[in-house]
Amino acid sequence: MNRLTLIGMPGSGKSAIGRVIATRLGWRFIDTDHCIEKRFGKKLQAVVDEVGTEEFARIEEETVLALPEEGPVVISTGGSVVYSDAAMQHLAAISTVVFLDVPLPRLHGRIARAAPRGIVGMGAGGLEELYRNRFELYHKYAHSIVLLQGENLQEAATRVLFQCGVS
Ligand SMILES: Nc1ncnc2c1ncn2[C@@H]1O[C@H](COP(=O)(O)OP(=O)(O)O)[C@@H](O)[C@H]1O
Ligand SMILES: O=C(O)C1=C[C@@H](OP(=O)(O)O)[C@@H](O)[C@H](O)C1
Ligand SMILES: [Mg+2]
Repeated sequence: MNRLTLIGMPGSGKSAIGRVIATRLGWRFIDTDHCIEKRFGKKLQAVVDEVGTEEFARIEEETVLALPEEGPVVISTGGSVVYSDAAMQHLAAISTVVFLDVPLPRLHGRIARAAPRGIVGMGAGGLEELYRNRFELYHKYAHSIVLLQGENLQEAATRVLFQCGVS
């Protein structure tokens, strides 16, 4: 197995851990948010502001369906990708899908520190409600679930690879 997709909440480390894994193994690294930034020539937040979250979710699906289907790769997705069954079926067909499960308190801190970004489906109930709504979806589509509680990026990458049987 030489193709991994990381899914999970915003701030769970998909982009940062994905890059560490790809660098360590010499695999290609694709971040679907970066693909969207490249296509539109602007930062992700500017794209979301311009098109709205509903259209953003459609663009995200389109981006996933256009991903290369061969070659060693780590694919880091945006947290909202699980709202698209078509995108998730595709990712499951072309890679091993790993849910990075990071407890809410840790996510809170990371999201508060990060630059603002449009979160799909964010309502009055905030991150807690979003987590509850998405949790089932992340579980539904994951081949493997990695619980991350205090590991740094290198340790987290090692955990993911160990759990997926990549050495
Ligand atoms: N396990 C970790 N240890 C330390 N910092 C982390 C860890 N995971 C993520 N981060 C940091 O949290 C922030 C959000 O991570 P990011 O990879 O962008 O998450 P995502 O792509 O899932 O939204 C970044 O600054 C990243 O370096
Ligand atoms: O969860 C979400 O709704 C989103 C997560 C973001 O990516 P990360 O999960 O990499 O932060 C980005 O795709 C967009 O802002 C929407
Ligand atoms: Mg990311």
